[in-house]
Amino acid sequence: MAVPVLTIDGPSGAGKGTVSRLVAKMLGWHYLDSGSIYRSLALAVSKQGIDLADEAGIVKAAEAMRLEFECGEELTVRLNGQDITAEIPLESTGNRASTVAAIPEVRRVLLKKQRDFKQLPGLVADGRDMGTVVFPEAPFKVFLTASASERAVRRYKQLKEKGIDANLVQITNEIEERDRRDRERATAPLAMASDALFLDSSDMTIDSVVEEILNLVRKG
Ligand SMILES: Nc1ncnc2c1ncn2[C@@H]1O[C@H](COP(=O)(O)OP(=O)(O)O)[C@@H](O)[C@H]1O
Ligand SMILES: Nc1ccn([C@@H]2O[C@H](COP(=O)(O)OP(=O)(O)O)[C@@H](O)[C@H]2O)c(=O)n1
Repeated sequence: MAVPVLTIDGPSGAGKGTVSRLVAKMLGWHYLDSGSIYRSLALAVSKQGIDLADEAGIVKAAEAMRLEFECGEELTVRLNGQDITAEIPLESTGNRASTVAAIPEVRRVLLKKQRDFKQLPGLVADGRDMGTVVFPEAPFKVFLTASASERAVRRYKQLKEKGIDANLVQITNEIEERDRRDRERATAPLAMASDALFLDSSDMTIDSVVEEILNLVRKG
């Protein structure tokens, strides 16, 4: 039986993770947070003292990386046996993730790890290239975005709520820089799949975004 896949791609702070988790829960499907895989690699690289310019070293770390995800109240992530959950959401981790994610060989190594999540009864996959590269055959695709200023405010509030020190001007600059890097890289850049539904969530509530996406899946 074919496994249905719903892909949700878009820039940082658009609401992909929040909406994907809710939709996956409502559908009873699995959830792939592909960004956390790149974030984990960024942490592996810094923990092992590998220079961000050392592409061969980063590829080796990607090949050797042992990741475990545990879905409880919050997603727990273990990297080579060590709990790295608290370090995953840091903006510094996201920024480094976007640098290691631009290396084509890294993306090739991580492709299988991501495709392995495609299991019955279905998968909601969140990232940058879910609908274009990792699951191009997916029957349901969404490109979720919001204005850069709205995304920066959302991320600022989210970090504050987590008790992480944050500065709005710095976050705005970093989000713009990360978007640029993600859109301009040669391999699997952030781009909308031609068959995706475009949703701008700037003036939408989380519930209305979830509803639109569930409608797409229900229409079949
Ligand atoms: N439509 C929305 N309206 C207001 N806030 C939102 C909306 N969607 C998401 N958020 C909030 O924005 C923050 C970033 O969302 P997140 O799902 O982490 O984005 P992404 O995964 O795209 O980076 C979260 O705190 C989330 O609750
Ligand atoms: N499918 C994906 C997911 C993330 N990434 C990279 O990983 C970084 C962190 O992704 P994320 O989804 O956790 O970031 P946020 O949208 O939560 O800020 C992104 O800026 C991308 O560079 C990617 O290249 N491809």
